[in-house]
Parts: sequence; structure tokens; C-alpha cells
Amino acid sequence: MKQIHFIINPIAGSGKTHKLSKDYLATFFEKEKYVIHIEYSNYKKHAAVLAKKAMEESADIIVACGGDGTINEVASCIVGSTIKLGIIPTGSGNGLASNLKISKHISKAIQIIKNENVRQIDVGIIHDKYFFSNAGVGFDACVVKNYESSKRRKFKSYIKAALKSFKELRYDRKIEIELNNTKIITNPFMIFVSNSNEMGYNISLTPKASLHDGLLDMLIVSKISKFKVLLLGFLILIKKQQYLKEANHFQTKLIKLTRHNGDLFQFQIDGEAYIIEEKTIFITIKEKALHVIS
Ligand SMILES: Nc1ncnc2c1ncn2[C@@H]1O[C@H](COP(=O)(O)OP(=O)(O)OP(=O)(O)O)[C@@H](O)[C@H]1O
Repeated sequence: MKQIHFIINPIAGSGKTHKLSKDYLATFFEKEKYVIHIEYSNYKKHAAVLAKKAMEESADIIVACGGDGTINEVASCIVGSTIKLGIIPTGSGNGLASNLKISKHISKAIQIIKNENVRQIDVGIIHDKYFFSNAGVGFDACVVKNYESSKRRKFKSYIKAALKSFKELRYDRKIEIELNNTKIITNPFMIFVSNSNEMGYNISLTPKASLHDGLLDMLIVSKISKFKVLLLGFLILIKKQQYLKEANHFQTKLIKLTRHNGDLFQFQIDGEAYIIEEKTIFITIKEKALHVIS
């Protein structure tokens, strides 16, 4: 019998998860072959607690039902193991699921899990945390921080958060970046590191990124005027950000970031806000460390 555990974030996205009852799932997973377990996350980081419990109960497959935040909490527990991660993308952005071509239609996503076609994907590591989609410091981290205080988890909330971040924009920190034997000292608008080629909503800052190439894709945008911020936003929407001369793209396996002044590092990691206190941090990649059904 296969033990399949569903971990559902009830507040992710537009709350489509109400469909995921035991009766509904039982119409897909035959009781002769599967034992279905369902748990709901009740607070931030609870999905990780539930994933660890599922591992102790010998789960074969753990299904994260939510967005990139829920996937991060669940997947971080099973990196390096042979437990398979299933995804039902009920979040708002669903960047990783979209990169993996997992349908947003619940029944289609369930069918993908049933087919059990497993791929091993790379996993990013920033300081002591895993990321599966992307992480960044600067404007994107500010947008995420402002988004977290909004009541609704929708695209409109991201736009509002971006406008607020635009108003708050300031360049009061210097960061030293070391990668590929190069040192860059910048007063950044944004330092964005990605494992996946999509942030969600079909937006990509790193279109060349692959979950399977053993490399991190990095976009460094140095200090730019507010006019150029708007221009960059437009270029991103038409997927032509390389035309902004301050936007530089790199591929690498290891990045060292040192903050020379300014406050603590305020990151976004898979769309969640994080503070990192250390002055120097490393970002690296663990190849093919996660078994994902897609
Ligand atoms: N019951 C709950 N109440 C409040 N927060 C929760 C609850 N369950 C999970 N969370 C938190 O909700 C946050 C958002 O989850 P998630 O990223 O899955 O959805 P999303 O933000 O709508 O989607 P995406 O990241 O794809 O845009 C995560 O930080 C998670 O820890």
C-alpha cells in the first residue's frame, strides 16, 4: 500500500483547497492501492511540522497543496530523501508548479501525481535555508514584505505591494558579490537568484534558468532611477529585461554576498520574507536533490 499524505494550506491563493476533501481524493486514489492522509496547516511553518510527521509515518508521497511558500516548507523536509513530492498548485503565483508544467486544475494536477512520473530537480541553498524557485535581496524582497501585510493573496495585492515598494525605494546599502572569480561591489536595486525560470503569473526574471542544469541564475540590477525602475517593469513584462544596461545576468554554482553597510539582509525566499543577520552569506546549489512528480 502506498502512503500518500496531503498537506493543505487553506489560505493559499484564492482558497480553492476546499475541494480537496478525503471523499474527493478517494475518487482518484483506489483504496486497494493507497492510504490517504490529509492535514491542514494552521499557521506559518506548520506545513513543515506536518511534513516531518508524514515522514515519521513512512510516507511514500507527500503532496504540498498551496503555493511556493507551502512547497518550500514541505520540500525542505524531504530534500536528499527518496520521498516523492507531489504538488497541487492552489497558491497565488505558483511559480515552481508552472515551471514544472503542473496544471492549476486540481483534477489534472491529481492525475499527474497518480502517473508518478518522477524528476530529480536541483535545490538552491541560501545560508541555512533551501529554496526551490528563487531568492532575492532588494526590491523583490521589499515587495514580498509589503505583500505579506496585505489581506488578500491575489495578483492585485502584488501590484499594490510593488507600488508601495516603489515609493519606499532607497539605496542605502552596499553589497559585495563574488561569483565566477569576479568581485562586484554594488548599491543594488535588486540581487535576484533563481533555480526556476518562473516567478509565477508567467513572469520571469531569469528565462534561461533550469531546474536541471546544476546552476543558479542570477540577475543583478545596480542602482537605477525611478524612471528606469518603471522601464525595467515594462521590459520584464515583455520579457526583454536584457535591454536595460544596468541588468546583468550570470550563471554560477556559488555566490558570496557581503554587506558593507546598511541593515541586516532582508531577503525573500520563495516568496516569503526572511531576515539574515550574518554579514557574509553563501548561496549555492545541491544538484538533483529533490524527487518531484511532474
Ligand atoms: N492556516 C494558516 N494561516 C496563516 N498562514 C498560513 C496558514 N497555513 C499556511 N500559512 C502560510 O501561508 C503562506 C503563504 O502560502 P503559499 O506561498 O503556499 O501561498 P500563496 O502565497 O498564496 O502562493 P504563492 O507563494 O505561489 O504566491 C506561507 O507563509 C505559509 O506558511
